[in-house]
Amino acid sequence: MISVNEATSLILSTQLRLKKEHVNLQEASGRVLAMEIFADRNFPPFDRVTMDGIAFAFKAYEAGLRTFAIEGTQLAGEEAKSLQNSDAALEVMTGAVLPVGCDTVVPYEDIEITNGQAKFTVEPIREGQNVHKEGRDQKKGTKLLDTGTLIRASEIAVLATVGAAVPRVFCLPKVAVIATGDELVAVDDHPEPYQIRSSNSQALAAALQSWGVEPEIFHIKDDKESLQEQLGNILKPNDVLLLSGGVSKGKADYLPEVLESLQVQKIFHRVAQKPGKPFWFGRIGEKKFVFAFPGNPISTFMCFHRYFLPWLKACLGIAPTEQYAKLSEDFDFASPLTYFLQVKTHLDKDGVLWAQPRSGGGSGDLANLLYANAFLELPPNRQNFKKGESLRLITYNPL
Ligand SMILES: Nc1nc2c(c(=O)[nH]1)N[C@H]1C(S)=C(S)[C@@H](COP(=O)(O)OP(=O)(O)OC[C@H]3O[C@@H](n4cnc5c(N)ncnc54)[C@H](O)[C@@H]3O)O[C@H]1N2
Ligand code: MOO
Ligand SMILES: [Mg+2]
Repeated sequence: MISVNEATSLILSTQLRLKKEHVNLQEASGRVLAMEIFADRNFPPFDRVTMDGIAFAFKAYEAGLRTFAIEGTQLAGEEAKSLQNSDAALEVMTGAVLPVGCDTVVPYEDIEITNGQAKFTVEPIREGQNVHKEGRDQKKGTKLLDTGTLIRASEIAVLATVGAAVPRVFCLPKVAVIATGDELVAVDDHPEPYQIRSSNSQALAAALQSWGVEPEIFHIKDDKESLQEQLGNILKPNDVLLLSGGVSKGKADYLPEVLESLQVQKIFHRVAQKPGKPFWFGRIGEKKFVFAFPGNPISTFMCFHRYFLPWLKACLGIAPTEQYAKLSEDFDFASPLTYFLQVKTHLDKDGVLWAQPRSGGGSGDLANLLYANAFLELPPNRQNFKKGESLRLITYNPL
C-alpha cells in the first residue's frame, strides 16, 4: 500500500494532453485560457475625465484666474476637442477624452455657472485633478493574463477590453462517470429495501459540471462480462473514466481485474488513507486515465477532490495551490493511515481559517457532506492533533 503523498505524485506525474479551441467570450467563463493576453493599448487609452464638470489649463488658475468662460462641451465618445482660449474652459463628462489644452478638471459640485461663466466655489485645486492619465494602469504590450488562467468575471472584463472576442481555451476532457453495483437503482426509481439510489455518479457529475465538463453517466452491474464489455465500449470515446465501487476485497469487486484485462495499466491499488483505502488508479499510455474510487460515498467524494481535481487542473495548466486551516479543537486519531477528517470551516475576525471536526458516521454517511464543507488532512502515524495546528485543507464547498 502506498502513502497519500506517493499516490499524489504518481497521479500528478501523468498528464492528459488537452487540445485547444476558440470559444466566444460569452461562453468562456469557467474555461481555462490557452494563450497569453497582452494589453493591446494603454490602460486607459487616453487621458480620461473622471468627473462631470469643467476642464481647463491649470496655468490659468495658477496665474490667479477664478472665473472661466465656457467654450463648449466634450461628451464621452467624442473625438478630443481643443481649448481655443487658454483662459477658458470646456464642460466635460466622465469618460470623455480630456480636451487638448486642458490638464485639470473641477466637478460641477465645486463651481457655479452663470451666463456661461464658471466660478470656483471650492479651493484649492490641484494640477491634474480628476484626470485618469493615459497608460497610468497598464502600458500597451504588458502581459495581463497567462496560459492556464481560469476565466472568471474579472478575466472576462480584461479579455473584453483588449478585444479578445474568441479567446483560445483548453478543450475539456471527455469524461465518463460510471457507478458499479447490483444494489444501485436510478434516482427516479423506487428502491427495494435492499437497494439504494446511485448518488455517487450524480455527485461526481455535478462536481465536474462546475468545471465545465459534461460527463456521460453510466451504471454497470457487478457482473464480470458486463463490466468487461461495457467498460471496453466506454473507454473508446472517453479520455477519463471515473468509477465508483467494486474495487475492494468483496466477491463482486471485479474492477481491478477487469480493468487490467482491458489493457488499463494499474499504477496503484490501495492508498494508506481513511476513507478511500481501496482507491485504484491506472492508465492506457498517455491517452486514457481511470480513477476507480472506492464506492462509499464519502470515499468517492474525497478522492475526487483530493486526487482527481488537482490532476485535472494540472492538465489544464493551472498552477497548483494548497490551502491550510487550523484545527478548532483537539482531535485524536491513532492510525498508520492519513485521515481525511470532515470539517466545517469558518473565517474569524482576525482572518484565521478554522476547521471544526464534523466526523459524521463514517464513509457511508453521505448526508454528513452537508454538515461539513471540507476535509482536513491529518498525517499518518500520529495520535494527538492539537487545537490551533495548521493542516492541509481540501475544500469542496467554499465559504
Ligand atoms: N474485507 C474488506 N472489506 C472492505 C475493505 C477492505 O479493505 N477489506 N474496504 C472497505 C472500504 S474502506 C471501502 S471504501 C469499501 C469500498 O468498496 P468498493 O469500492 O468495493 O465499493 P462497493 O463494495 O461497490 O460499495 C461500497 C459501499 O458504497 C456504496 N455505493 C457504491 N456505489 C455507490 C453509488 N454509486 N452511490 C451510492 N452508494 C454507492 C455501496 O452500496 C456500498 O454500501 O469497501 C470496504 N470493505
Ligand atoms: O475507507 Mo472506506 O473508504 O469507505 O471506509
Ligand atoms: Mg466492494
